[in-house]
Amino acid sequence: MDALQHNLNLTTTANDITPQLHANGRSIYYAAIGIIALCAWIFHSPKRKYDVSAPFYKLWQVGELKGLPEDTLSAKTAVSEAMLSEYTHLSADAHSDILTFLLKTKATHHLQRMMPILKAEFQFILATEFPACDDWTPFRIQPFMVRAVSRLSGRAFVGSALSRSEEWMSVSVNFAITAFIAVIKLQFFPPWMRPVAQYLVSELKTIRKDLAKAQAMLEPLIEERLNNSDATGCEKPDDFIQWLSDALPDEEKRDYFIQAKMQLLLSASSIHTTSNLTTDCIYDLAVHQEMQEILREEALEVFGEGEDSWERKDSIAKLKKMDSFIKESQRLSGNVTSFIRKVMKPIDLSDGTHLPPGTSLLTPLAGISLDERYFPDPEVFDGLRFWKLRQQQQQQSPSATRSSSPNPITRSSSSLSSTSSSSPSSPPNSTATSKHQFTSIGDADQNFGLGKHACPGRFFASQEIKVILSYLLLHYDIKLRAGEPRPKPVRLHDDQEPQPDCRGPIPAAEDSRIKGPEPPGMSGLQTE
Ligand code: HEM
Repeated sequence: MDALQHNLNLTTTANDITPQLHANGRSIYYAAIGIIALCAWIFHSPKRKYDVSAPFYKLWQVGELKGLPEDTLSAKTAVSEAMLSEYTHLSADAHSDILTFLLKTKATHHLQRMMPILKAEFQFILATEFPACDDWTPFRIQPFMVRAVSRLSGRAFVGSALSRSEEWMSVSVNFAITAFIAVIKLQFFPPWMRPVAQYLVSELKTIRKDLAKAQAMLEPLIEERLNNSDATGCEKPDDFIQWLSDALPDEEKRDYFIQAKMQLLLSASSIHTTSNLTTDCIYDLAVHQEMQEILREEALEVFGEGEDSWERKDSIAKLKKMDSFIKESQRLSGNVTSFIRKVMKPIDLSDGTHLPPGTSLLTPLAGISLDERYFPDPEVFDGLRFWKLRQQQQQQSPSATRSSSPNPITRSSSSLSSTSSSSPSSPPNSTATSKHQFTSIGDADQNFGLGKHACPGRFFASQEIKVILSYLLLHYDIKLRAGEPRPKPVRLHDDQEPQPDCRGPIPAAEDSRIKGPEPPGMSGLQTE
């Protein structure tokens, strides 16, 4: 009884003082940050300010750079430095090659098998998280897309046991956001202060907690799989947990932290990039109503013959107009920079430019995307721009196009080994067979980076976006609220994102919304 009373008293007292403690704690926290930042500023000598060992180049003539080995021009070091991985854990470290390898091989080859699964998962998401849309219905598309992409990606990476778990979704969606905020806060401090200043950045603690949560969720699943691995006739699951488990050496197979970290890095690389672009596509569809008809017709041709058509090997490849539309959306609203690299050994370019070790490089992607030498009428949104270029290419070299391999791996490696060309209006350095596609890469086609480190998840992203757009177009009409302009991307640091608050096609208000047309199973949407 005494003990109980003691507890009760403690609780009462704690409740009484908690707000005050929080208020005081917060003041102390901000005061401490303020004082440290002030000291940093005072002691940051002018000499140090000019001691910039890494002049910042922005260039896109990367033909000579993209093939250089990692020990001369490093992507890993550049990303690790930019993301302050030492503190944020945003780096796959020794496992980055395994991660990339598994995405290039297992995940990419898995695409066709994934089609009906992704479609079924998207139907489930719509059934549980989407408005009925019997008439034009306001809807906020951006948060929906984050959840939808997180679930679809989760289905492929961790399987259905976790992909529908709210806790898993929360950890996998928030990891990148928390890390991004941590980086911004840490950047207020000069590098020499960060070993101490890290304790003032609460997001770093959240990152550690999220890693621990992910580990706790994965551990029983992996343990069960490892225990069952010897059972005969037991088919292995087909997801990233399994691929990674198979690829890790024996001594790391029960290192659940590695699995947790790789999964959260995968989420950080894939969820926001893919959901942002899908949101941008929806905004562009809402503005360019005529494109909805064109793409719906194409989707009907490809998927209109029943459930089997979602399983056909060539279905996604047939969506050429949609492929062009997505690429055009990305050209005008996608990333603003690309090819982030750090010079590790001196590099001398053919024009005499000397790049000393320590130089940081990045390419100004937004500038390239608006360069009329490569994209005539660059300010104009032309959803069929790249489709027309593919048509031209087919007329010029039908045999090259016919022999074009549907295998994304073949396309990607051929494009990496191609030689440079710089004819205006066609991005240089893409092979005849791979040019002008959403997943193509070339000197003026850098939305997915370049060279050895070009995004290994782009084929997966392409499939996810096409499944989502096809399904929505086959079931909904999309428009913005009356008089509402296309929401402009929001600039964040070196990045840009679609406006989360836009009233767009699925999120809509008043007379704007998504409304489903009435072909078999169609209804309509509107952006709020
Ligand atoms: C529209 C969606 C996406 C965009 C715009 C995008 C963009 C990029 C870019 C620009 C890079 C840097 C390439 C370079 O430095 O040369 C990259 C790297 C990477 N991406 Fe993506 N990405 C997307 C989707 C995905 C998805 C879905 C995954 C996973 C399934 C993924 C996994 C990765 C990984 C692991 C890397 C690091 C590769 C390496 O360093 O070798 N990305 N991505």
